[in-house]
Amino acid sequence: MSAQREMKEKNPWHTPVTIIITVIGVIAIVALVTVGVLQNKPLLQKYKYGIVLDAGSSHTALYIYEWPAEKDNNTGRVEQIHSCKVKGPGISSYASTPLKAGESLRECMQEAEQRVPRKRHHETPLYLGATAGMRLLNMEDSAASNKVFQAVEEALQKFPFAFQGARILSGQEEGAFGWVTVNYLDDRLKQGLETTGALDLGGASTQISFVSDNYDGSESPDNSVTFRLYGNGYNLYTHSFLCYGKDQALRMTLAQQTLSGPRTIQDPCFHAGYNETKNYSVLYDSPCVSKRKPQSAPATFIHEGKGNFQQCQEIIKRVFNFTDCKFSQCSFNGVFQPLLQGPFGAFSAYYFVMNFLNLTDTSIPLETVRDKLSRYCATPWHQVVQQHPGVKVKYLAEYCFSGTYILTLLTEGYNFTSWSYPKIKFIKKIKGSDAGWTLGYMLNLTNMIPAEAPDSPPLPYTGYVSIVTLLAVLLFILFIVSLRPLWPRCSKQLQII
Ligand SMILES: Nc1ccn([C@@H]2O[C@H](COP(=O)(O)OP(=O)(O)OP(=O)(O)O)[C@@H](O)[C@H]2O)c(=O)n1
Ligand SMILES: [Ca+2]
Repeated sequence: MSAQREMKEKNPWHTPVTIIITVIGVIAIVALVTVGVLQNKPLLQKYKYGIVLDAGSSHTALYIYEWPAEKDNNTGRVEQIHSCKVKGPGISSYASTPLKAGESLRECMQEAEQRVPRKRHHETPLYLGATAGMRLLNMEDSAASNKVFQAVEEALQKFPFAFQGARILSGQEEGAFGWVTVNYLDDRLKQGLETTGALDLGGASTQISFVSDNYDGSESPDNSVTFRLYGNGYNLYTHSFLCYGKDQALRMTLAQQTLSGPRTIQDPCFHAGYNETKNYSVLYDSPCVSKRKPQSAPATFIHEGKGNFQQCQEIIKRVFNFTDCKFSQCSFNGVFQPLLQGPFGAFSAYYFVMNFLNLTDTSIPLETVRDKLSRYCATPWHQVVQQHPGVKVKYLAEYCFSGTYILTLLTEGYNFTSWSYPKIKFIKKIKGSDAGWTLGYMLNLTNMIPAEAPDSPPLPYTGYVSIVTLLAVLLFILFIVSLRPLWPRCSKQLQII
């Protein structure tokens, strides 16, 4: 007992001084780690916002994007948080009533006011980009197109956002920004991975954009767009075919069948039993077909369907020129196109149509796709209507044409083969954001993609915390070891017990 008491008295760990030193040491180390970790903790995220209005030929859509305020320069961080489809047609349809074009945007803009936090309103950039519908209106009647823009700008300025203007995108911009969007969302740009080509099918124009090893921009420089993104250089091939969006292509196909101004046409691209009286002046009211209007046509014609895929494809082919090409190789209409390369994402109407037709799976052999479409086109109209009660009749009537047009454009136009067709993915969204030109457009205008790879901290935050903790523990062990001179006595005393 007395030996035990003696040991307790002489044990250095039990002297008040060492206890105090140990406690202070432990407190100091805990404080060091806490301060270090808290000081370097990423700040509480604050978000910034951007709004883009896509004024397409068939409709306008509003997209709201969000990204962390501290990290504007990092890729993969901008996300679409909301989209709103404007009711009614595209702004180019308001050529004779421009004020209504502005009014039509109000509802979606009010939604945007609700979605973007109030204190961010004034610093949130708002862009409107118009595509092929306004390109055509501008060609047809530039005064009318200016009035539409004026009305739209006046309407948008009434909202509290930082309005950056409304303008027509060139076909090149539309194609290139669609490509940027797809590759940004897939995180391919920052990582320098092989890029995905972009196929966009609108109502009035269609775009193809991809990087090809055998295209450096020297042949047909008009099709070249160069980018330097995150330290990687890209030489992009892009082309926009005005009038080859699916609504204008349908007009051209109908024009092809009404050159002599008949009273009735039997259209293989529409289902048997479909029968509608249509107006010649409405059909030919577009620069894509206006020059071909038959001289002595009656006011109307009867549009009858006969549902034949093969024949439909034959008439569709006639709106393409496959013969003239002054380059080493062409897609169609004398437009240069290098060899197709890499995977492709096909969005907007490509997706709507192929999704409706249950043909988004591109592992289905092209032959089978043709057979399925052929059977669909041969389905009588009344049966099609019965089978799809929820679908708008106008859309429904056109899917046989649209599907046939898409296959023709891809295989005959762009030269996709049974080998390269499976490389296409029909997509609507990537990681929650719609595929389309709007995100790429905003990233470009806000300088959100740096030309060079951004500097990043040498360690991620978790790595930093682990190292600080490890160092602190090592310090503590060192401290214990530094008390070593006191150890022999201690162990001797332990032996006595
Ligand atoms: N569920 C849907 C939605 C749209 N469409 C059709 O898809 C086409 C193209 O739509 P979109 O990509 O939105 O074209 P826009 O952007 O309006 O046209 P553009 O890009 O040529 O200006 C239009 O014919 C539209 O009628 C469709 O078939 N099914
Ligand atoms: Ca579009």
